[in-house]
Amino acid sequence: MVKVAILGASGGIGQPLSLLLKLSPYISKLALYDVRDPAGVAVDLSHINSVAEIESYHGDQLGDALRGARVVVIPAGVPRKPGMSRDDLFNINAGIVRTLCEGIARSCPNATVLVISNPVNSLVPVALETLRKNNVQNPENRVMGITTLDMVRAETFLGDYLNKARVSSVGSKQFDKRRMHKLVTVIGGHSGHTIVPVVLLKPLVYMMKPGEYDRFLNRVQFGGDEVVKAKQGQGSATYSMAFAAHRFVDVVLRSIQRMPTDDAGFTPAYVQLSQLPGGAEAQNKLGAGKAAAEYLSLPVVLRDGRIERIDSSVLDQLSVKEREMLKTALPELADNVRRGKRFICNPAKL
Ligand SMILES: NC(=O)c1ccc[n+]([C@@H]2O[C@H](COP(=O)([O-])OP(=O)(O)OC[C@H]3O[C@@H](n4cnc5c(N)ncnc54)[C@H](O)[C@@H]3O)[C@@H](O)[C@H]2O)c1
Ligand SMILES: O=C(O)C[C@H](O)C(=O)O
Repeated sequence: MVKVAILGASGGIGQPLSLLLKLSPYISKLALYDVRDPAGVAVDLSHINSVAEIESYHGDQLGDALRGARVVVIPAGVPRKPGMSRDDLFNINAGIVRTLCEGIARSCPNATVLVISNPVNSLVPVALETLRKNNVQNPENRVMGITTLDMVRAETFLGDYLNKARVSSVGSKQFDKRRMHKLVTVIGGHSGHTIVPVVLLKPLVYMMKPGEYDRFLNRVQFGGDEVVKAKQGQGSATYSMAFAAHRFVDVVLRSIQRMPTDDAGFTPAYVQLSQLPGGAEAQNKLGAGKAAAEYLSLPVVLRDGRIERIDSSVLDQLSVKEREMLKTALPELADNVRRGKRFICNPAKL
């Protein structure tokens, strides 16, 4: 049983994520922190008779919120409005993530840090470089960007399509959408064309009607825009993101508790490949894009809340189309990573 801190707990994602994590059997203390006092959320949640004890912190109490935390989840930051890209959020959210990671370096340097704030592609490098700059040793094995929402979308959209089209020749009449992670995964980054859905059971692609596969890919890549548009200026995905973050945090907590997970070895996260076991192998498989693929979302194998190794076997299963999509993603990802690193390591060049 461990302490988990949520930074940005008063927000659109923070509140439902706090509710879901309050129900976790693996959390003894759940610390809610925000610049907007989450006291009301905390009192409300504290009436639920689940195991986790709720603590509430705001403003200059970041250190108290973080002390003793084994896992820190960061949904702090501004969301998009229609017409904005995730990159447009960089300046404000990079400053927020830097401040929070300086606090993590001081109060819980060994914690696993899970970044939700956008743009994930650039803010994971911001988080890692901030920790390094503040003398945290080997943070690369425990700083991850949460890309699970892309998986959740891919599983939902493919499952819906297969059920609607009555594609039943793989053994079951109705696809269970909760089991779709065996059939599809998502690698790359977390924005538009850097999001690369990979259908693991290739015959499914050939069973789809002409145009449907492309529509599926596009919807996963731009699912975030769909929500931003529908919310008409009131922000971006919150409930589906809280669900996705809870799913990923649960995998991390199970690895600490040595509990089995349903998707062991198939849990993609956006990480710095270059310094992790299995990372060089992944980079080699990426071939021409090697120099560009410093960070990527790939399945990670976790142990004790940390990345034990990268599992790059999915890269052996790519179709020509999926390989092309990854090739398109790599230069954009490299730019995103450069921007994040420069913000911390060489701000004069911004
Ligand atoms: N990774 C993903 O798949 C994914 C999905 C959806 C949204 N997001 C991103 O998550 C972020 C949050 O989205 P939201 O809808 O919850 O936004 P929101 O505005 O509803 O909530 C953000 C919260 O962060 C708080 N905050 C701001 N600065 C802070 C600081 N320095 N310390 C602590 N808290 C601070 C705000 O007070 C607010 O309560 C956005 O950047 C959004 O783009 C990522
Ligand atoms: O689209 C956004 O800005 C939020 C998030 O990254 C998403 O994919 O829903």
